[in-house]
Amino acid sequence: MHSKDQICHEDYQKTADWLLAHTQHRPKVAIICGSGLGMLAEALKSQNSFQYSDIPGFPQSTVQGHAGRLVFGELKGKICVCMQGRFHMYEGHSLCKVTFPVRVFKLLGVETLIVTNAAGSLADSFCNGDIMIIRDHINIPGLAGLNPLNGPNDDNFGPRFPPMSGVYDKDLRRLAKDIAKSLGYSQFVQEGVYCMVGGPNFETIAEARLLHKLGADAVGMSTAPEVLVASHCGMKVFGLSLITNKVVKAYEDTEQVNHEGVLGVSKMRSEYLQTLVTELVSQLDINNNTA
Ligand SMILES: O=P(O)(O)O[C@@H]1C[C@H](O)[C@@H](CO)O1
Ligand code: HPA
Repeated sequence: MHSKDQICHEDYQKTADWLLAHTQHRPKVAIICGSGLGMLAEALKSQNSFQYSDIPGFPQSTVQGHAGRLVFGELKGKICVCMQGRFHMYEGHSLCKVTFPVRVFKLLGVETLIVTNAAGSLADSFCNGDIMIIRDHINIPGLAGLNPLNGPNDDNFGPRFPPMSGVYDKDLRRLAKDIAKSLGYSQFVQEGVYCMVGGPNFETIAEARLLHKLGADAVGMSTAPEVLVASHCGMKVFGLSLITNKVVKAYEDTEQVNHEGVLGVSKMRSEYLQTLVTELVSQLDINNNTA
């Protein structure tokens, strides 16, 4: 390790080697579970799971609704690794730490990253419990210079100046929409733009109005850093937001959002998200490797 906040290739490799030595699974797909969405990992068959605290170099989860377990297993015949709990900038982690697992996954052989999150809706067309296929994102901390790709570029992972247009894979988005239709989910699955803010506070009314005007349909406190790092190292990316609350945009509105409410809605609707992800994974065009 270089300095407190800098992570070198060797650090990612050490963690990847430890995992490769402790599981026979060789995942091609990684899934990051958002707040209250960890149940997704329960669907994996032939599981090997590890507490984050037992994995050398891994950061620790501190947020309620993020169990802090890495689960390897088979989902509809596809070997996956699933993070039951992610890391957020507001927990005090550097963005290198927040995205550490993504580069480890790359070294394990992962080719596709599926990100999920809980988010508040800014667009009036969304209801609580809806699922948003992420078409694109606005990364507010990133625009302000807080980027996990800051610092010396590791050319082993990707280029200094990675493009980000089309970062959420078009074919996977189309496939997800087709699957949603065939599952009868079309009424509550829509595509939209996710906006990342730093948190941990929820938005003021003026901020919510601003983000909506900027073109964001939903807002949350994660996802963009992991997506940047995954795309930088050549992974395909697909993302889903579960809409857990309406973001207050009117001064007459007295409703207040809180994390317990977010967890309640995500728990209630996570089954739909799980089914959508499971079907998508089952239709991914990948062959499993063996150890
Ligand atoms: O990890 P995600 O983005 O799903 O978590 C959301 C954003 C905050 O961490 C928390 C707020 O309730 O849920
Ligand atoms: N704002 C920011 N992050 C969130 C929200 C929200 O309204 N809901 C869930 N995560």
